[in-house]
Amino acid sequence: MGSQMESHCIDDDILTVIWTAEQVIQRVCELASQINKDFSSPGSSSPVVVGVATGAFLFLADLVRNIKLPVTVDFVRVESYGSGTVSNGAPKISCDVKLDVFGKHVILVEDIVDTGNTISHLISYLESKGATSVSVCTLLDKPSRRKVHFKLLGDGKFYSGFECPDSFVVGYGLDFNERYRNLGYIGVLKPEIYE
Ligand SMILES: O=P(O)(O)OC[C@H]1O[C@H](OP(=O)(O)OP(=O)(O)O)[C@H](O)[C@@H]1O
Ligand code: HPA
Repeated sequence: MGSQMESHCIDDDILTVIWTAEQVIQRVCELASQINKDFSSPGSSSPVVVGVATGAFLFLADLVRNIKLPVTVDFVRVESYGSGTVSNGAPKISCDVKLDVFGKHVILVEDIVDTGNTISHLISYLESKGATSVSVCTLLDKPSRRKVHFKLLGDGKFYSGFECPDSFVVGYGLDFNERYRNLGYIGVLKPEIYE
């Protein structure tokens, strides 16, 4: 490897681990079990699971691996944080769902609901596309920072893995400046990384 390449270990940039990889996966399995129960009534159509890229990619993968229903899987991409730690309040759908959600029960899968801007925008968008219900399954919920109080569509449910403290967290899909998504655990960065 060339000497100019950055080659430090990303774990060295973490100040505190909030949830270990084991705690995360255990909670993901619990959420999947709840979804299995809630969507398994006879005659009801299986949901479309839509991950919000990029942050939800690991959570979505682990979640659907533990869902035992014949779900379909898709992604949507929304951006509002750019390269910083503050939402610009105007989420933009930069990559649409491929599957037709008309008349379907949709489960939106998020890594985090923070101000609520992204999820609120997506619920309205899926409603405009004719979804029957929209549930939200987020690994982290940061209610202390909520600005938009969103309403789920139809008989949609809200699933949340952990309540997140009011800190900017990274890992398990969550990034700072596109990095740290590949950590298996969730933690807080050392201040010198983002200051
Ligand atoms: O509730 P909010 O304040 O809207 O914040 C939550 C959103 O912010 C992050 O996405 P980001 O726009 O950073 O894109 P990313 O998923 O590619 O990291 C995160 O993945 C959520 O989608
Ligand atoms: O705490 C966070 N970390 C990473 N991305 C985020 N997007 C909203 N909140 C966060």
